[in-house]
Amino acid sequence: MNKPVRIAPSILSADFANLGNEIHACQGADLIHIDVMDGHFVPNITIGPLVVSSVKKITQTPLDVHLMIQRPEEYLEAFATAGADILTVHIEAATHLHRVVQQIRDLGKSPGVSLNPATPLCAIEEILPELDMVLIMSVNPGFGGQKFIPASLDKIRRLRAMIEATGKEISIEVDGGVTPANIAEVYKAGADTFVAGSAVFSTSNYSLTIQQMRIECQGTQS
Ligand SMILES: O=C(CO)[C@H](O)[C@H](O)COP(=O)(O)O
Ligand SMILES: [Fe+2]
Repeated sequence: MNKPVRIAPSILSADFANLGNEIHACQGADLIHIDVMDGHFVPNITIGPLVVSSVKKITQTPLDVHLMIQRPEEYLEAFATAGADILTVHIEAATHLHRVVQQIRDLGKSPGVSLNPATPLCAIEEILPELDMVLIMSVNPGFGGQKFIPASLDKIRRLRAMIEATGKEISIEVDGGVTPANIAEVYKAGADTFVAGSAVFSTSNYSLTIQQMRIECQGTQS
C-alpha cells in the first residue's frame, strides 16, 4: 500500500502582517505547521498561544505545533486550549518525556517528538510506541531557509525500520530544507509528512507548490 503524503506549510516563512490571507492561500495543505521558539532552546523567538488561537479561528486545517521551547510541560495546556491538534516537543528539551507525552494525550491532542540532527534515534527507542509522530529535524532548529542535511535521509530510513518493528502506525515528519526538488527522495526514505516553509512561501502560488510537492511523492509510487 502506498504511504500517505501530508504537506505542512510552515508559517515561519509567511508574511506575519498578512497571516490570515497567507494561510488561506495554502489551499490543499494537510496541516499548518506553526514554529514556536522561545529564545532559549533555540536562538530565535516567534509565536505564542495567542497567535495559535487567532489562526485556529480562520482555518479548518489541523494545526501542527512544533514546540522549540524549554520546559514544554509548562505550556502544553495553553497551546492545546489555543487550538493545536498535534503537539510536538523536542526530546532535548523534555527531561520527563514519558510524562510530557502522557500530558499531551490527556489534553486530547496528538503527541509528536522531535530530534535534532545530532540526536541519535536510540534516544526514542522506549517512547516510540507511545507516539503518533516523530519529527526528524533536517536542519538545526531556529530558522527557516536552511539547507537540508543529507545525512537525514539515512536517519529516516532507520527510523522507518524501527517503526515497522513496533507494528504501529507512526508518522515520520521531516522539517527543514524540504523542497520540490528533494521531497521525492525524502518520501522514498520513509517520511510521510513534510514541512515546507521557504519552499512554499517564496513562490507566487502556494497552493500550486503544495500540489507539486505532493505529485513529486506520488510519482515515486508504483
Ligand atoms: O522548525 C523549523 C525551523 O526550526 C521550520 O519549521 C523549518 O525550518 C521550515 O523552514 P524551511 O522549510 O524554510 O527550512
Ligand atoms: Fe518546524
